[in-house]
Amino acid sequence: MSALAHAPVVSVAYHSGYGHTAVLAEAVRAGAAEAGATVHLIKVDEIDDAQWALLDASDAIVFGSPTYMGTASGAFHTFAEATSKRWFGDVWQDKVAAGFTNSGSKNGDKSGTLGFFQTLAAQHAMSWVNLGLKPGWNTSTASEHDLNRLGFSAGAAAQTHTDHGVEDVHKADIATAEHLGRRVAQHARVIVAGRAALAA
Ligand SMILES: Cc1cc2nc3c(=O)[nH]c(=O)nc-3n(C[C@H](O)[C@H](O)[C@H](O)COP(=O)(O)O)c2cc1C
Repeated sequence: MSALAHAPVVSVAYHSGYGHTAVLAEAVRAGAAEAGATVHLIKVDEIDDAQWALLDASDAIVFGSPTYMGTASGAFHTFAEATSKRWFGDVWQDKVAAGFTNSGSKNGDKSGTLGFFQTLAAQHAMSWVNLGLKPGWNTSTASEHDLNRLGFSAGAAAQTHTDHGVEDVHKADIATAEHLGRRVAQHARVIVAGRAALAA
């Protein structure tokens, strides 16, 4: 790697109404950190100017939200609308993007949330990184403890019963979110190193 390349900076920009999605955010953070990234966890419903600056300076932004009514939460949508200030100036262009969500039902229309994240990333001309895992738990010998047990491709998807606490977020879903964090950090590292090499 060129001496000019820095450790990739990954921000996790998320909302969690009742704490379940926050568990996944922490898992993405852990995975990205394990892969060598500097990671910032940012609650989008409390975001301040310094955190907006952290997002602007990040190599990758991972979007996270519970699925409410088949899409991201209202708080996340408020944040997404506020990113239009970045859109005007192409501030987030070519950053790596990815996403994760939790919902109460196994399917729960989580694709609506992940699809919204993909569109948001595309509007900013970011580069979407998918989950990169084959679906788990889909043969007679498979198990609910498989990575990507819910079989989503666009991002990390989790399911937690709505009457269960944050301690019951499924271990396989946490491991799947950790995988996404590692994958995002690895992609960001390649891009950071490539830019440094081109600039050298
Ligand atoms: C307003 C609202 C809408 C919801 N809509 C859905 C939904 O469309 N699909 C689903 O499976 N669960 C739905 N749920 C359940 C949430 O997805 C679940 O409680 C949430 O993911 C928990 O994550 P959190 O603790 O991070 O908020 C909804 C919950 C609320 C409060």
